[in-house]
Amino acid sequence: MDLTAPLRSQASQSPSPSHSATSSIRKRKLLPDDHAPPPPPIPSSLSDALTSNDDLDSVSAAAADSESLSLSQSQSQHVGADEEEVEEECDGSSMRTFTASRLGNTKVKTVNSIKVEPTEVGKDGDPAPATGNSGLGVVVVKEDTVKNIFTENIQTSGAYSAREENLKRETQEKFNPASIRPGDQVASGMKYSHYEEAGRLKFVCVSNDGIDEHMVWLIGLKIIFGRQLPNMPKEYIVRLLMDRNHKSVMVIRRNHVVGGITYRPYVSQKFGEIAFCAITGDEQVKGYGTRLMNHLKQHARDVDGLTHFLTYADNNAVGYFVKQGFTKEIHLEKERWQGYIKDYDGGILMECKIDLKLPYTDLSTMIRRQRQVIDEKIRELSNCHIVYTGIDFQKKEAGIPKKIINVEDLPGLMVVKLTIEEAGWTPDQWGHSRFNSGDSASNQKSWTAFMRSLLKAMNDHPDAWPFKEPVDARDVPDYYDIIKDPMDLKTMSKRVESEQYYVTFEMFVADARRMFENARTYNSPETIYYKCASRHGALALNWKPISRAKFNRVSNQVSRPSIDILLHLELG
Ligand SMILES: CC(=O)SCCNC(=O)CCNC(=O)[C@H](O)C(C)(C)COP(=O)(O)OP(=O)(O)OC[C@H]1O[C@@H](n2cnc3c(N)ncnc32)[C@H](O)[C@@H]1OP(=O)(O)O
Repeated sequence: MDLTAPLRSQASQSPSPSHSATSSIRKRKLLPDDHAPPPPPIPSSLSDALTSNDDLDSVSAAAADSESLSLSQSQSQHVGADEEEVEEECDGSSMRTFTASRLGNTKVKTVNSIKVEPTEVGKDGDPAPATGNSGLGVVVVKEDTVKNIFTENIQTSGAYSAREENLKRETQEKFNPASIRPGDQVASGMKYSHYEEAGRLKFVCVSNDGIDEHMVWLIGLKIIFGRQLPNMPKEYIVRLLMDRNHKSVMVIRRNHVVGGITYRPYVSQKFGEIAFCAITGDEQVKGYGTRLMNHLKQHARDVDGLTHFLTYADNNAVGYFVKQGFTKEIHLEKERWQGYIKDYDGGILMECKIDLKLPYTDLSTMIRRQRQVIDEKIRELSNCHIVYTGIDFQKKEAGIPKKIINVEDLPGLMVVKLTIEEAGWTPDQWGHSRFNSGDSASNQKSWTAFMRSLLKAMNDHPDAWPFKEPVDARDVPDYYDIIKDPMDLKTMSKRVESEQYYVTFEMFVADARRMFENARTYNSPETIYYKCASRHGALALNWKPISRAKFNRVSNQVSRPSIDILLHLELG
């Protein structure tokens, strides 16, 4: 078989909407690989049938067309968009030879599409595992999981984990010793082959080993590559897919190929080259590509002994490869890969280091455990996970609660208080200038009197008139569209008289500032309102929180503290 890459053909393929690749094959060097295992024997009828792209097309097409190999319709599966291509490429003759000699009792039926059924059928009608597996991984996931990929678990585990978790949740993993062949590099305890129990989604890694089922899958993958990589000559795709130095990791749903990655492991160099990677058009961006790549990495590490992957990524697929851990920086020593891999024009060489330990096919469990550990640590260090019942009161006018609640009685606040006290703080230090601590009754009276005085002074100011009442929406219809947090002297007065609202001086100052700032936000500078706010607010806008000591000085020494005195205190 001639494996030399052809020059890129710009021929007849029409671009897929999801793939506008411009890559082209410039040259391809396939060095002799002394380490590659000898290919398994292949019956002459099949090897004859697989020497050209046309033959393969006819094999797949005839499989689609073969009425004689019928199967119950209920078990038939559609290939979707690939159907047309199959029909186009059908010539039938090679397939008859192929089916007669190779498929034996494999049953195939189509209704305008390829329908595939394995040689054995499970008790509930689901496909049973292939016993002639090449020793490569088969992992099965229940199909129902696919529709939930994006919808469940996102809150708790993050989107990536949710997708992985949902695919994995339904997996019925069982070790299938029959699938391991002598000589396979399977680490002890590794579960390399899993088979379907109730699920219908499986991940397999196969090569051109002459096994009927694998050949049908490879043909299915070839059709997907042909569609999704329209600038790749079909002959070239077929050659690599059928080259026995290449392997293909595939995702198979109900025995129908959803997508796959074809790669060549250079075992002696410990790296692999990804030649093709694609998911069928209507199943893209559902998480299959990621799961597939994770299976590939685990397989390549544990079975092939690889440490790196290289690939020429099409420009439009660079984002996908980046998300799979590929980088444009190549760290692998040149002598390990140069001359081994094919060069592609228009593609970007990318590298991925395969981690020695990561459980690639079970990343979601690892991420979940990491989250658990971090969560437990946070719980150890803080109480932020405790949710207290809310406060049972309704807001009244001016934001004054109907029911008076001591701040210390608020659920959860004692926890904060304890923490603060343990840290050496005293209640006096809560907030900057808390009014009602200590001998609260007399203090409160003083603070109320003080704020009342301030409000009186503000009301008496010649520029106070625009601020005495709330703005009437009937006079200024759009006022409350623009000003979301209105304030006025009357509302402030109510808050002062409630003796509950302003528990710190900062709160009082904040209301005063907001009142003036609102006026300057809504009105333009040339208006009287703006000017009043600027003149009247000049003091309030400069107010700063005062210390308790300053307040004591004011309230003890000055019977009627005025804004001027306060200002003087502040400036002093
Ligand atoms: C070496 C080569 O073969 S290069 C050519 C690669 N193949 C193609 O371009 C063929 C057309 N495209 C496809 O077949 C598929 O879209 C693939 C193989 C590229 C990706 O498979 P998907 O199943 O779609 O990927 P999956 O759903 O796992 O997406 C994984 C992430 O990659 C992103 N992604 C998928 N495709 C692309 C893309 N072409 N560009 C940028 N980001 C992408 C997804 O949005 C997703 O991101 P998220 O994890 O933040 O949500």
